[in-house]
Amino acid sequence: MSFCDTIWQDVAPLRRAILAQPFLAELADGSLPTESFRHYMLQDSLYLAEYARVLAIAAARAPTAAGRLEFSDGAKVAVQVEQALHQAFFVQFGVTPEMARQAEATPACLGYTSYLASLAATRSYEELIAGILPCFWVYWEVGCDIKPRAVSPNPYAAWIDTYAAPSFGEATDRVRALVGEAAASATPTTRAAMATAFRNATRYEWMFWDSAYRRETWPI
Ligand SMILES: Cc1ncc(CN)c(N)n1
Repeated sequence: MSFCDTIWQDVAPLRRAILAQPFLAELADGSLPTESFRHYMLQDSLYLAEYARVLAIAAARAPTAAGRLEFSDGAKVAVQVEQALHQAFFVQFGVTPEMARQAEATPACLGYTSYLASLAATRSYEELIAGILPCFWVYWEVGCDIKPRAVSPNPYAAWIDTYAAPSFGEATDRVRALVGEAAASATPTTRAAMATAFRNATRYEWMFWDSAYRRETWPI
């Protein structure tokens, strides 16, 4: 089994828990409360702004031209998605510029972005890109899982279509290939650290949806 297949298998229980999230079930059947989606969108814009920075660092650290191209392009797309998809959703779901300005990252959002930033700042390139991969791969799996069972019309159709789009699957394939290549020439210790980064980022993906569903705020 390839390195990526192995780490994907290792997180199978986490992936099952993600696919069973009520947030995603209600997104698919269109019944997700607007407030939960609004919470998600505001947090996701904060997330994507930080994620774009992390991708830009991965681009700068990439040892190959393919890596530099992929991650710099990914950084650009993250900013564009933040601006385009979110702006459209902000209008559709009544998020005012003031609400966006005042939004504060929740523990789940801050935990996830800070974790990725810590990989970028203090860990190897291999660990960094393993931590970046779930953002692609988990969303691609979720998009493909939801799309066939999504009701139509669905207020969340644009979100579902974004992550079930073949172009998103192709981007996922390319990032997975870069992680596979990096693992192939890594030491066993680095490969183990990559698996940990991949698992932790997948955990944060679960937490992100869970926190949006519960409309989490800081307890204090
Ligand atoms: C939290 C999170 N993770 C992943 C994605 C998909 N790029 C996203 N938009 N938001």
